Amino acid sequence: MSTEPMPGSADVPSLQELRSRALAAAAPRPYGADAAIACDRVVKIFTADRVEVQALQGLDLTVDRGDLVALVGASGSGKSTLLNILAGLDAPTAGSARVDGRDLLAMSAKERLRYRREVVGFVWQQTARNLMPFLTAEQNVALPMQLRGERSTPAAARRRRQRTAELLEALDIGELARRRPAELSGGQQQRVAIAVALANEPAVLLADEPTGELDTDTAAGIFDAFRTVNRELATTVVIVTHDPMVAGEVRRTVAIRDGRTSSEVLRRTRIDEHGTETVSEREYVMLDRTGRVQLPAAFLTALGMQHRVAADLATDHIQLRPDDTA
Ligand SMILES: Nc1ncnc2c1ncn2[C@@H]1O[C@H](COP(=O)(O)OP(=O)(O)OP(=O)(O)O)[C@@H](O)[C@H]1O
Repeated sequence: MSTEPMPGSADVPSLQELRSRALAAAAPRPYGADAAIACDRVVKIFTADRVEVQALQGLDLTVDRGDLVALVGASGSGKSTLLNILAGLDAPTAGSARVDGRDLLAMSAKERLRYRREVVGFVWQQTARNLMPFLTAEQNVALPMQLRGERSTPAAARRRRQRTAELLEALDIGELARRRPAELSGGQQQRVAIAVALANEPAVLLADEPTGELDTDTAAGIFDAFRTVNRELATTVVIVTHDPMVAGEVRRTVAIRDGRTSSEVLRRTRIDEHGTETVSEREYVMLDRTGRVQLPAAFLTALGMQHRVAADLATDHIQLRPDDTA
């Protein structure tokens, strides 16, 4: 007698189940489905005094989970607009933006609030804006966990105290736990702000000019803190900055120009067999999903390229030359 289970029994999926599994596997996955951040042709239009400003003009950006990325660009290029969208503080006019798999265009007001509390952490430039002045450092860090709506059981309170202590320790300010913001330096306040932003274990930590109000040495310490958080807590970190020092501090620097990502610099560290470390840097221009690239202005000026260029396909590269019919 056969011991094979019958089709449709508990061990063997039915034909219907097999069909829906196959359909699910074959279904197109949303763009950047596995990425921490996936922006696809994001547009943001502001209207002020009946004048429209296109702050983002079809911006593409993918950030992998666990990455540490700096966003740079001239004033007015759209960096803060992008960060506000990623933070769930503002909604895009068009395009698609996903953070940790959540569609930022499709969230209700309630989901958006929850998203801001649980999925993203935010550090602002103004040190005072990040913290409640009348609470101590540890009370500030515990606050987002309390607001999350957890029941106030002794076990929950213990967990909160433990996470607060771990975060303050990881950020090197364990001994300052009982101080209020006014009793802390600007750099120490930003460290507390990072701990606050991380309290609910966000998938992504966003920071807008977090060192803008700090001197160079203190700023270097804060970048170190972001690196530590990225490395030890595996948090994805995106920092908007004007600070030229940052490019030398992070693996990936993305430049935004006129509301679009225009180029990026990747840094790689290699250690040879003698233990000698070398850092190589390469600049890339962005290629969008329709095949458009934005060439660096300096390259175009150097070769006097305007309006159109001659493009030829070689075996392993594409050649672009000035228009020779002009
Ligand atoms: N709420 C708003 N209403 C109208 N226009 C706005 C608004 N916010 C930003 N803009 C405009 O959108 C464009 C992009 O601004 P954004 O603040 O994103 O630039 P940025 O790169 O962050 O600049 P900065 O480095 O100076 O902070 C600018 O032209 C700005 O004037």
